[in-house]
Amino acid sequence: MKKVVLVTGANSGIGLALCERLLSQDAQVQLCLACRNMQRAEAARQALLVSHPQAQVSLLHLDVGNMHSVVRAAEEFKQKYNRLDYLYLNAGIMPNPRVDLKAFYKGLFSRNVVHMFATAEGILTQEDKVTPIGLQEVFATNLFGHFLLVRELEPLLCQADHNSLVIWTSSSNAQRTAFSLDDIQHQKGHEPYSSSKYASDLLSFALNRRYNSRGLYSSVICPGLVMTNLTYGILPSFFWTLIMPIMWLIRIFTNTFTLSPYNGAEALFWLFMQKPESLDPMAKYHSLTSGLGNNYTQPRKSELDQSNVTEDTPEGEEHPPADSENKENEAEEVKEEGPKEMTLDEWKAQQDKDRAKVEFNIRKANEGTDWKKGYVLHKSKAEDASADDAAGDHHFRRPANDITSQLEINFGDLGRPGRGRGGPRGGRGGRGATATRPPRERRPDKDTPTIGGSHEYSRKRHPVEPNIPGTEYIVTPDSGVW
Ligand SMILES: NC(=O)C1=CN([C@@H]2O[C@H](COP(=O)(O)OP(=O)(O)OC[C@H]3O[C@@H](n4cnc5c(N)ncnc54)[C@H](OP(=O)(O)O)[C@@H]3O)[C@@H](O)[C@H]2O)C=CC1
Ligand SMILES: CC(C)CCC[C@@H](C)[C@H]1CC[C@H]2C3=C(CC[C@]12C)[C@@]1(C)CCC(=O)C[C@@H]1CC3
Repeated sequence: MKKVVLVTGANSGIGLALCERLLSQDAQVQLCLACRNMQRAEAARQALLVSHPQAQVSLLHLDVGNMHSVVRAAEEFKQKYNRLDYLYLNAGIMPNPRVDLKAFYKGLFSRNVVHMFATAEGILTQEDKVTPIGLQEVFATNLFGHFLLVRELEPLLCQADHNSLVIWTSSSNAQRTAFSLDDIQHQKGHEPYSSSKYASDLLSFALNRRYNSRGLYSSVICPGLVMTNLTYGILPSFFWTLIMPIMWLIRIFTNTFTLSPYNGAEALFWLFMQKPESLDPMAKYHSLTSGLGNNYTQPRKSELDQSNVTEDTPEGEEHPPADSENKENEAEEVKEEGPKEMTLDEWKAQQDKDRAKVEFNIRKANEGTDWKKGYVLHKSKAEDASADDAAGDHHFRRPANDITSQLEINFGDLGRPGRGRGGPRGGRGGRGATATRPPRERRPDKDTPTIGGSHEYSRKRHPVEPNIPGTEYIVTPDSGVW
């Protein structure tokens, strides 16, 4: 069966490099480039066809920051394809970036210098703006549009006869400190990029909890520091030319300076060759390049999952590489001490206890009582159907004090006609029967220690004028502490 792959933001940088690599690996793959600018998309298609004249490459018009466009693109895609194996959520923006020179020089002479170069934590700010429907542009593009795309493509992603993988291009710049449920789209701060990437990490975990039982898996990757349009926008071009030799020098000391889009696409490419069900829902897969220029992929603990880490481990020293030369190998992960394993029943009990604390809802308007406190993200013409968010959906074992256990995302329901309650399209019962599916087995070396965080969550109202017909998704601050 030919694999169908959809890549957002495929016309340049890491997305385009990924497409090139996918075609080199599998000439049969059916590739769909989802881009906002069709001229640039066509240019990318032509470039791919030069090296792979027989390749099946189609274009899809998608402005991922525009919810109308997302719904339209998903409809068009569903008309054209009857399956989707890999959905790469790669499009991303970092508008008006600025390097805080003071913080940079301070960092330069601190013991966190390597960390600063690897993550840009605390030295990179952006100026965001508001979209016509009242969302913050960075969150709309990097997060909400992609989430909506997953939801709209659910019938293709959740099929009984094969598993599918959704892959988020996150960043080492995804920082927990930049994300707050008090200011969910990072309106007040100056690090919306970091915040949106952290939120995408969270959402990926939530998608795993919700969808693994239906054959949809979600992973997060981190491409390292790659020279693309996005990074070239950070400093004037003459400056980049000036510091390029230094960048290459730094690469000897930190394997996260992958620099070329080809190298940055390593983890995206590596995931294409893995079985989705073999991946760790809590890991972040990093593209890394050694000083000698060898690429490899390494799963690392996500920032979500290391709030109990007091000292930063130097980049690249935690895990042995899951070398992409050895395609049969599953990703190896850190053997951390102190994980708390529990049975499914114990875990559910823990969930019930935690559920009182947090409610972070993305749901349909009119569901529940507090809907006026929400953001309307999207409406579509679909009919109502009952929500299916039973705790039984969560089927893999998780550490007891995992922060994500305190995150409750109500996914609402698109209420597709002809579908059973939460089941796959066409009434195929297999994956819909979540309660009967056993907890996912962990490999003995897959444990990661975790601890919950807590942010005060205020009940603020963020009104917007949605003006999109059909079903509404609403994000509501419902209750409690997170
Ligand atoms: N470069 C780096 O060091 C790192 C990058 N990343 C992430 O990698 C991803 C790819 O970025 P990168 O290749 O570096 O940068 P590029 O700017 O080269 O690529 C970004 C792609 O996203 C597209 N895009 C942006 N906004 C939209 C939109 N609203 N709708 C559809 N497509 C859109 C761009 O299209 P267009 O050409 O029309 O602008 C472009 O194709 C991003 O998510 C970025 O955050 C993460 C960590 C590090
Ligand atoms: C002022 C100069 C002498 C040196 C500035 C260096 C910075 C421009 C870079 C240091 C760390 C880099 C980095 C990124 C961009 C460029 C740096 C800030 C990213 C933020 C690019 C996008 C990402 O998602 C992660 C990268 C982390 C590291």
